[in-house]
Amino acid sequence: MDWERLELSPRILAAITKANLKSTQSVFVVSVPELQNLTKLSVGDIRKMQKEVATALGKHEMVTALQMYSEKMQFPSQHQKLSLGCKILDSLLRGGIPLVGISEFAGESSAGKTQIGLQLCLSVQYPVEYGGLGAGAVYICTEDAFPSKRLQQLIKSQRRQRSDVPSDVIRKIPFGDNIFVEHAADLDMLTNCIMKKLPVLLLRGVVRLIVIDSIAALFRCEFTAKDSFLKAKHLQTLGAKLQELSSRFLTPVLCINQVTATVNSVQNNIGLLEKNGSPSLGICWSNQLLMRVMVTRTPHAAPQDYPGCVLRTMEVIFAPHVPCSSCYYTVDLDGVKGIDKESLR
Ligand SMILES: Nc1ncnc2c1ncn2[C@@H]1O[C@H](COP(=O)(O)OP(=O)(O)OP(=O)(O)O)[C@@H](O)[C@H]1O
Repeated sequence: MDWERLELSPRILAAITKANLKSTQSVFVVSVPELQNLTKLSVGDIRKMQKEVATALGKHEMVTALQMYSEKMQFPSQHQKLSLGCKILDSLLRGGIPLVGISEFAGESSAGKTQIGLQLCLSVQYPVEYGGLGAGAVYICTEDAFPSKRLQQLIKSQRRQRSDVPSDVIRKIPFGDNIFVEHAADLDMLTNCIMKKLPVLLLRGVVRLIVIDSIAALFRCEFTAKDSFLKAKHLQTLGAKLQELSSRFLTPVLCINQVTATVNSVQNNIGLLEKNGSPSLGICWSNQLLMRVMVTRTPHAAPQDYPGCVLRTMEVIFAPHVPCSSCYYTVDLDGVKGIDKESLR
């Protein structure tokens, strides 16, 4: 809170500035004699200062979840979501990806995680009325090279994929120019990118989506089992910074994660691995997430409307605004598409 917003006399405000008291909360942390010493004000003035700060802080009323839910207009950021660029997938996620927090898409190889990340990089560039945020994206690759050719394919097919958006709106968006690609080959590069480069781009307002593909790759090769404490510390630090950036700039963070095959005791006896595996990085990383979605390939072909495509499932494992639920989807030349349950009957 700013000192200027408090109803204090110019004499007291001048003394505060001279004493270099930056935070209003410091009047409760520093003792009265110390404050007197710093500001050269009387005890009466110090008490007045404390009373003003206490009154101003008390003005922040508690808000219940029900109020947030029912008074949509008053809490736009809690209700606004970033669309996945497909009505069926958006309806599974109650509108899309929440603006504040880390959302994870985890799944086996070829499940379509990168395709979802790329589609979101395009979707974020649409105006708000079409589910976007009117800004670009940062795509951080840790393992594979950025799939530029596939991105160009997706850009070319935006008119087909986004038939809900007028073609002159699509034509005006320079999709390829608004995606900032960063390659982080090791943990130091990833940390440097998150701590230093991302804040600069976000401050300029050119970016409203961060995609990390994938978060587990670097942790897998840099830490052995006996470094678990250090690994947890790094994960917490990165998670906390990403959350801070997300909430400060109302920017969704999408982390793509791999799965680790787990063996339970019964399956171990007969030598079988668990079917879909569990998301990598364990409980320490799971605690940093707002939402976790699992994507998997099924052995079945998609319905006739999607010739040659594989049927995939998208399942919400946890999220504050969505119950555990799932839907089918597929990936074709135009991008990621949810499949209407009716068409599977
Ligand atoms: N041009 C295309 N046309 C049709 N389908 C495509 C096209 N490009 C990619 N796909 C589909 O997307 C799948 C690859 O998806 P993606 O690269 O997102 O997997 P992933 O989950 O990120 O895997 P990994 O963890 O190995 O990176 C392919 O197997 C294919 O089914």
